[in-house]
Amino acid sequence: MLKIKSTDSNRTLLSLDDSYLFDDVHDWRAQRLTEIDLKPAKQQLVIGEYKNVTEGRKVTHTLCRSRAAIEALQQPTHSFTAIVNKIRSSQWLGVTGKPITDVVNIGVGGSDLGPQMASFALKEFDDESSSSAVDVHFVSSMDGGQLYAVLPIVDPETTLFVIASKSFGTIDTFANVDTVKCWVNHVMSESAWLEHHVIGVSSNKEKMTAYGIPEHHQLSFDEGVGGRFSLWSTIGLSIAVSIGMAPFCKMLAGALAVDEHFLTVPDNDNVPVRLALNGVYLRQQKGINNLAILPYDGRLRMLPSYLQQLDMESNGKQATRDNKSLHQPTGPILWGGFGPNGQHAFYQHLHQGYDDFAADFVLVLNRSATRFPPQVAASLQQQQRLSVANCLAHRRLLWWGDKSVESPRDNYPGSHASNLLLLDELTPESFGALIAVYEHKIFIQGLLWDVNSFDQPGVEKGKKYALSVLDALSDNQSEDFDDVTNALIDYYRQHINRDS
Ligand SMILES: O=P(O)(O)OC[C@H]1O[C@](O)(CO)[C@@H](O)[C@@H]1O
Repeated sequence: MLKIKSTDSNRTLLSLDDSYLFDDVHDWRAQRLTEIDLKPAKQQLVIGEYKNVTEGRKVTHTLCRSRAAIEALQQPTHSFTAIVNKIRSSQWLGVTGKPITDVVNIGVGGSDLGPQMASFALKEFDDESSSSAVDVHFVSSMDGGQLYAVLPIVDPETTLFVIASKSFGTIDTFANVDTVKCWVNHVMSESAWLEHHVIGVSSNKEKMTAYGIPEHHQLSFDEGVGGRFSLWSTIGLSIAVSIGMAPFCKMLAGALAVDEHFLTVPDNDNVPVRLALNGVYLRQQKGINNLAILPYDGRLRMLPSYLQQLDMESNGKQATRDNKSLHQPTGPILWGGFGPNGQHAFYQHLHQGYDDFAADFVLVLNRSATRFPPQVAASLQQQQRLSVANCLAHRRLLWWGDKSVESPRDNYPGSHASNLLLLDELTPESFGALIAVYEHKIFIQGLLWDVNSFDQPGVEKGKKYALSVLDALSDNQSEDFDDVTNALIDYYRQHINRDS
């Protein structure tokens, strides 16, 4: 098994078992490694010098978790740290003088998925020495469906809104903010709300200022930090409010351990490089176009959605870095779900359906549960063992299959390749390592496929299309789309008129 160690001890943070792959993978990997020198690009990425060619800037998310960055965050006077501590210690007061009890993070994509996943996964590590009475909520969807659920359970006088948006211009986010403004306006003026109940997090300071967010409530971050790589930056505010600064810094340290491993360990034993090569091999050599992410720990239940953005927005492309057409497939379709629940839902298809897939199992071996009385902790540990057994059993059946009974109904074809990512324990540090491993895996795959993993032109194109349909819906504009869309716009107009 390949291993990644902690930066400050010999503790293993993450191990990789990739034995369940086809035999020719060894030669194929070795051959690929002779064809490409990954070292310069790896070095550039870790020191924040790698170029995002289409957007004309450097890629800098690794700098958010450098030793210097972590040390700076450990100072109570650091602006991010000071804000986190003020909220967690009930010293941030709302306009009527009451302490803040709820924080609502309004953001979408990278400004939502990473913070939400980490806050949920690490909740039990909430730092006791700086404990918090604050509840953190997440609102992302443009339809207001999540806001609809959150507003009734929070109080405008004691709620702080974090407007998290790298661009500070995403329509989804500001649609939610507009509704919040209507919701608070019977209690306070807009300027009082902005002064006492809002923090802006963005790489665009000018836009935060223009929006009316006071300078001292703005948290900025570098433009070179891509949205899907931004949980390490000030976008991680809601994570730090949920768990406290010490665990937040541990999460960064786990990612730093991966950066060091990535740079120093030879490619063949390098966990992100190995995962990247395995993935390219499965996609190109075996024609497998999808990867199931199957975490066997409920705390990691958001991992598949998070990795969907990280991987598919990075490598779902058909153009090379210098804008030539690619004639080979790139990143796979990612999907998945919490493994133990998936066993009672979609695993039937995995075991006996026709379709090919590869899988990443993510398994946590121990659960200390020290915050519970010993009997409860022991019972939780037993549950973890049950989960380990199920993960290993299903992975084995998916690979080896079972044809021992001669009946089509009892035929389990097997040959479904998988990686197993093992965490000895889920901690902020091992969690940070897990996420950074996937970041670097995707980076290496981008190099091997020759795509720019740091832009998302397809997403931008979709946004433009949506704006013109929005105009047509709102302004009764003349119809100039295709027949189907025109008819649906018409249908919408008729129904919205009748209802209003
Ligand atoms: O943080 P922002 O600028 O609001 O963007 C949100 C998300 O939108 C995207 O640009 C895609 O629409 C993602 O890359 C990004 O994480």
